[in-house]
Amino acid sequence: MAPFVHPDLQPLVAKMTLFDTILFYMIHFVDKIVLWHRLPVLLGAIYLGIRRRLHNRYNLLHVGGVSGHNYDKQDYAYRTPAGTCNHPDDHLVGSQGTIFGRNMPPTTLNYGLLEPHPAVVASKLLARKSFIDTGKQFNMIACSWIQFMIHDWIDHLEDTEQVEISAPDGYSSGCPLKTFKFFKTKKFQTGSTDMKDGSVIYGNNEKGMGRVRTFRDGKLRISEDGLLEHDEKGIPVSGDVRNTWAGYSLLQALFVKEHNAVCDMLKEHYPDFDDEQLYRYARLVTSAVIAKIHTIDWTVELLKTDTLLAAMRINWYGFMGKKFKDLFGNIFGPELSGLVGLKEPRDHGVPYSLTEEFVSVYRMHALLPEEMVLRNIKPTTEEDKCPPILEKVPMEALIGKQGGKRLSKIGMEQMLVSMGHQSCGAVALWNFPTWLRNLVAHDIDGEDRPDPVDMATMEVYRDRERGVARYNEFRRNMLMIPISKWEDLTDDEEVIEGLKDVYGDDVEKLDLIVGLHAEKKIKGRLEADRFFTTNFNAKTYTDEGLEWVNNTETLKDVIDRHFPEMTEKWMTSSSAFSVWGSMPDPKKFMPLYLR
Ligand code: HEM
Repeated sequence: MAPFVHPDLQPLVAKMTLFDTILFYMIHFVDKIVLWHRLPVLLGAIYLGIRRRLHNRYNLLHVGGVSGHNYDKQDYAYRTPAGTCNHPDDHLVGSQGTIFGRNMPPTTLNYGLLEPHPAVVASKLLARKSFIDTGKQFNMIACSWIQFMIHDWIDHLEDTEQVEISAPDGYSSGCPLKTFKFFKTKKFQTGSTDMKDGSVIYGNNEKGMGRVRTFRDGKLRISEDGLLEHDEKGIPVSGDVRNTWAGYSLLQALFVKEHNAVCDMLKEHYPDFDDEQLYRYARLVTSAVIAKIHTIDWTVELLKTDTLLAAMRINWYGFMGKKFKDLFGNIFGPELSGLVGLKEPRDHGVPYSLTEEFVSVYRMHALLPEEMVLRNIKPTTEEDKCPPILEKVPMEALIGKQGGKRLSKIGMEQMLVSMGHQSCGAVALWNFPTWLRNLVAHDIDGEDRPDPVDMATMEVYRDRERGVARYNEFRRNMLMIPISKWEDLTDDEEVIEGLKDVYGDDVEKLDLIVGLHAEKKIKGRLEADRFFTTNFNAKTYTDEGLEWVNNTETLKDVIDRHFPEMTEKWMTSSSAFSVWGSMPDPKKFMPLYLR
């Protein structure tokens, strides 16, 4: 008789406590017989809760040391430039320049860096054949949003040594660049793994912060047309200026507006605050608004199931929900009252950092299309919520410096509405943007690099170079049942054929990025941050600031604040992250936990 626990998972289970072993049996049973997302909401949420507990205990590995010191929290009641002074006892935890953690040990497989050749994987499995979109579910605002978040959270540092990758014989026709060079990832690198602190608009250090501030009334620099200012070299004045495009700069500008609006509100209520106080409180409030939108709006739209809706709301508000939390605060701890407002940050015994594996699963460049569809927002009929198409602009024209110029001609409102109405790409095989395979990337100052790169090939190489587990090893380490044949991954014949062509029958060889793009999709960490836990209170945020965060639930709320008529006129969907012209989510009368 086959053992109950999959043999590959037995060594991991052997390390667990008795209680955790019992919990593991429960989720393993669900994994074996039924997919968790088909469970009723409450059971699904319990399944996810168990997984969260087990992953917190067994999948957070600390890499390197954090050698910061203790400090007086009263002296740092605000977010510092480099994200220091966030952990209550160690001033360096979660700051710029700390080492990436891991969710699992580096790969133990002995495949070579070029096995199979990354250019072959890219050409045969990733390269876009024709654009696959996400239907009505996710729009170009959602696509730009995740780039905006990624630039807030992570940043790998580079070595000074270069790698050169050349397409092997016979494949050069599938590769726009026959050969290209890029810098290796720094070995014992101190990549930056910031907290969710809004550094994408505020900057990561004193110099960057000084660049974006006006030093008047706490405000950040923004031009008259509502878009980012540019310096004499044409580089945007913002927190992170690398690999920007018009959609991403637009979100930076929207949240600069939000920051400045918070400053106005605070100044009205607290007229004695000086520039520095206004800036610090407004940064706290704006960063919390961004984190909240990411948790209960973007992620919910991405995953689009009742169970995930419940789970993400439980993360922020707790099982008892928003009304209860608004009335009583966080009195019952994380499960019942949510992670936000906890008495102490929780890092599960491991200093907070983002992980190498986290970076890898966010390799979602397939969200980017080949062209942006610009809409005419001066329509003829009042009722028409879907503005007519004006022009299709290739994405190349919207990236970097030329993209900044193009955006100022288009204007913020037209771009926002157009992005709202356009579906973004699906995370699927054969959907990697063609233009990203011959890309002039930017250096840290936003300047063009001398050598163009093939991003699809490079992404395969990067995961291997950083020792990230391949797909099946990743599954095992995440306590998931590994695949033993391609049919376990997908029932799409074409995909199976493509995988066999590149990897033969060796499912262990499958690269993580390819596996994640190929697998069947289901249909549709805040708690370590003291500004979302111990210090999520009126003393740190001000009464009015906390009220602002509590009253902002979605990106639509932010858009409505800055463009009062826009969504009324142009949006029928329930979320600003779905295609705006789509029908709103149907009203469900059954309470969420009973679905
Ligand atoms: C115009 C749009 C974009 C451009 C030009 C761009 C370009 C780049 C470049 C040049 C890199 C560095 C590659 C390396 O050296 O390894 C990178 C990394 C990355 N990008 Fe994008 N990207 C864009 C949009 C996006 C979007 C929409 C996502 C969605 C999730 C995304 C996710 C990532 C991730 C996860 C990394 C790895 C970061 C790291 O290794 O530290 N990017 N991108």
